Amino acid sequence: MDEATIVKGYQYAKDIYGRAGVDVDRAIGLADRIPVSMHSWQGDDLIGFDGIGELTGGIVATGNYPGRAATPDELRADIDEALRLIPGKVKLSLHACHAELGGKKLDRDAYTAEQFEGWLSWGEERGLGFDFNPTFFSHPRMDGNLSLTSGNPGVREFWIEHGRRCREIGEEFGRRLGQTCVVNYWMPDGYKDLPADTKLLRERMVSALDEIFERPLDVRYVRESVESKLFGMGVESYTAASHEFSLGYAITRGKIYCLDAGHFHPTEYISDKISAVLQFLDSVLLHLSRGVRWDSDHVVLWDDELQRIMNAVIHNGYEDRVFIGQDYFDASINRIACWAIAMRNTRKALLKAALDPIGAIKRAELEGDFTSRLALWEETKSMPFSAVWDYYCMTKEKPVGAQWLDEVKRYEREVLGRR
Ligand SMILES: C[C@H](O)[C@H](O)[C@@H](O)C(=O)CO
Ligand SMILES: [Mn+2]
Repeated sequence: MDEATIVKGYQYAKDIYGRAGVDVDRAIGLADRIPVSMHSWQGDDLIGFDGIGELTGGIVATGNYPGRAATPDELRADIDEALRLIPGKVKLSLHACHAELGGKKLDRDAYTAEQFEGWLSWGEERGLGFDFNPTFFSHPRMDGNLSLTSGNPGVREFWIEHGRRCREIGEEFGRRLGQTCVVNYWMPDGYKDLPADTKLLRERMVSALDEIFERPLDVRYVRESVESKLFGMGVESYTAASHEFSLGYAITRGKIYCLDAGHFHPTEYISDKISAVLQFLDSVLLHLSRGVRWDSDHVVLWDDELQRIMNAVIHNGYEDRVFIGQDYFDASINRIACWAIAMRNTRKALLKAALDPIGAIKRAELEGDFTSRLALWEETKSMPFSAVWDYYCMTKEKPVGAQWLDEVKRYEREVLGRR
């Protein structure tokens, strides 16, 4: 599409939204400045560079699409390619298994920021902030699916030390990159079948987390979150860090709670949980994902739930209390396209929420006029959103419409196809 046509569309949209009392430029500014954290592990199927070379912990990346990033340099190059396609403020969420050991015999309980120096200097050059994740899986020191809750004191101590090291690494990321690093704790620990003792693992989990978080760190640079989960493959009956567990832990310890869109019963939505948990917590972390029948980590679509999540953030004015992250790993299609689709969708949903004439809809609700509330909600769907989106992408010098796909195909031919 040529520039003049895009500008014409934007002016038309500005007029229509203006009549509904919406300032389009303010909405663009708001949607553009909210950080969305893109996860490194979509690029390498979460295999990492330091573990046993396969994914454990009850999660799977299905598919065998060619071009998986198998080295840190390949992963960084693929992330760079994705960043060329995505408008708005982006952070990078790294997993501890993406450490670069440089031939050293170091285990996860001995990592420091030194093992992430390659990532840090790359991030500094790009002005990127980082988030971080300990890797409590895909490692010989796992006790089946148990890490922090293992009955073996040596195993438990190993993983506690890993957890400690990761928040220290996160603090260094925050200091060096000048943006707060959120370190997210997800542990697969649980049982395949019905537990006899439902409290033991949870007691061990509380005391292990308390040990990890014992030493105060600088909250300007690092914050920690605890993620909940209903079940995993091989831990279908019981997960120690369940919803109630992680929420309770976060509230009582002043931590962030991580809501993953794929970690609840399929009829349960995280969009409705945001304003509920923020009554009791200062912040939440979102893992945007898409479960299809189970926690399958499909690529995020611009569907009703994604839009409702962003409505909950923007319409409630929570943009500074919600950290937005991504969490899917699809190996069945081009991995860079996965990032581009989901990250662009996330930004679209933020922009759509910022453009909604929410003042009029809230007024109708306050007046008890629920007919108008529903009618006005529905009208937002046919307002000229896409003209504003195209204009926004153009001004950010990012591909407009499906142009990004041509670039992904070129990269596939010239780079991925040669791996
Ligand atoms: C790789 C992540 O740590 C992992 O996906 C976790 O966030 C999760 O959601 C596990 O189901
Ligand atoms: Mn997650």
